[in-house]
Parts: sequence; structure tokens; C-alpha cells
Amino acid sequence: MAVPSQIHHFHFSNCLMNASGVSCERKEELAALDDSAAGTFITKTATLEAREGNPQPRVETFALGSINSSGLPNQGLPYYLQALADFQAAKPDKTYFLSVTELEEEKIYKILEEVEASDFKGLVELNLSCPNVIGKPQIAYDFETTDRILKRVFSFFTKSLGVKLPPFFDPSHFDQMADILNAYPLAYVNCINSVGNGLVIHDEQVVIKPKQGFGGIGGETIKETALANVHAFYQRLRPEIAIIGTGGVCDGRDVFEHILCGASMVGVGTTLYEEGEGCFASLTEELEAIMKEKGYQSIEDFRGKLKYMD
Ligand SMILES: C=Cc1c(C(=O)O)[nH]c(=O)[nH]c1=O
Repeated sequence: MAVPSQIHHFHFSNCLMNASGVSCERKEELAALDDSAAGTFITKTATLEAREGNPQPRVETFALGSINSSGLPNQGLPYYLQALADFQAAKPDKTYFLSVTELEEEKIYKILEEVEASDFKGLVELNLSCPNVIGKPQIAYDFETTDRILKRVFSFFTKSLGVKLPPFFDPSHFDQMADILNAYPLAYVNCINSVGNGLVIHDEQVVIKPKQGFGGIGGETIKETALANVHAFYQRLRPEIAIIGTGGVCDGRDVFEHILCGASMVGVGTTLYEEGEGCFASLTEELEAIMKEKGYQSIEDFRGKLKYMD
């Protein structure tokens, strides 16, 4: 029971994976993902050194999704490189994702230089969209900085690189970001990260401690924004740049819609947080039933084939 997919020469047994940040900070969490029906996993975004993150409570769910202001807690790059080497040794034919970022531009180059020098052979995701590091902006909302970073990164980086993008809400921003991304040999873009700096209130109080309750919103309530970003970049990017669709995936229909909008892989966050790794099997079953009902044999029968109204 699986719906295979691929990004360039990387083949995945199933088109589903976790969203970075959910159930992927520690090796035992990654092992549970590795043993699930997901086709692969991506690590929690790593920084050069381990980080504690923001004070608790920092992640909560609500009726239509989740809010988090985790603040980039992670075990540090060496931990993930070693863990990935162990997973790769056990499953040589499987492809994994490593997510990285840093809080200062020069350190972004340093962490990618360390990844470049490593034996990691999967795909690397440069997170340009963390909304929760206190005092730090989401890089990808600054087009000039994004262009400068990608230009310098690709002057030395030779492994397969994708970028995690925040949601955009204006066609001119889709155009500007796509023009930048199309200039670089990116393997993929991952749309979207959480919708930054939302506010969830219970009775008269915020529900998370950091940043006076402001945090990234995920889950059901962001699906339409996620689909729009997947499709807007599918329409604009060179076909060599694949798209991972992340955001608002609650059932097989949502997976189907991400693929219809152009996604080759689909990331699951809040639903994984709420239901656990078993969600991948149920999402796959539901997607397969939709494909069977519509007579689609493979993802390529419907990927990107969203119909417009004449
Ligand atoms: C890597 C930091 C991120 C975090 C975080 O660690 O707070 N939360 C998100 O929703 N997206 C992120 O990219």
C-alpha cells in the first residue's frame, strides 16, 4: 500500500513524509518515521550547535490546527549527520532529507559547508522561513537576502538542495520569488512553512508562552494557503525544480489536492503531531482509493493537472 514518487533521481516508495519540526528532533522519533508508511523523513531543522528553543508551553493544538513557537530546538548538526549515516547504513537504497538553517547569514554558509564536507547523500533543505526565533525575520520575506544567500551557497554547494518557503499572499511576490529561485539549480522548493505569527486565544489568554502567544499556524486552517503556494510556484518554476507540498493535510483528499496543484511529495505536520505515525498508512489508503475511483495509476496521471474554469 503505497503511492511512489520521485524528485530528480531520488525515488521514494511513498509520496508522504513528515513536515520538518514534527516528531523528528530525536533519533528515536526519526526511527519511528523510518518504520512508518511514510516514503522518507526530514529532520528537525538543525543549527551548528544544539539549541534548547523557546520556553514551554510552546506548541498547542486548537479546533482547526496547531500553533507553535518552538524557537528552533534541535540536537545540532553533528547529531543529525550521525543519525542519518546510521539510517542510511541500514537502508542504503532509501533517501532521507536533512533540514538546516542558521540565525546569522555567515553561519548559514558555515553549516552548508559542513554538510557539503559530510558523507550525507540525501537531499538538504535550507529553511528560509522559521517564524519563531525571537528577534529574527523569516529570511525568504527578504528577496534580496534570499538571492544573495542562494548565489553564495551555489558557489560551493554540490549536493541536492531545496528551500523551505513561508507562505506568500500576493502574485507579485510569487513572481519575484520564482524569478530568484529559477536562477539556481535547486532540486525543489517546499511550500509552505507554518503561517507565521498567528494568535490562538483560550477564554482570555494566549495558549503558548513565547512571544506573548504569537506563533506559526499549521493544520486544517492553512490548507487553502498551502495549496495556493504549491500551485503558484508550480505555474512559475522551471520543471526541473520539484515541489513538496506541506500544510493542511488531514485526509487523502488533501494529499490528492496538493499533488493536483503540482506537488511531487506531500509533507504532513499537525496531523502527524495529533495522530502519530499511523497517519501515513491511513492517508495513503485514502489517496489510493481516490486514485482508483478516478482511474489514476500513478501520481504523474494527475500531478499539476488542476483544472481552471473556462
Ligand atoms: C525551524 C524553525 C521553525 C519552527 C520552530 O522551531 O519554532 N517552527 C515552525 O513552524 N517552522 C520553523 O521553520
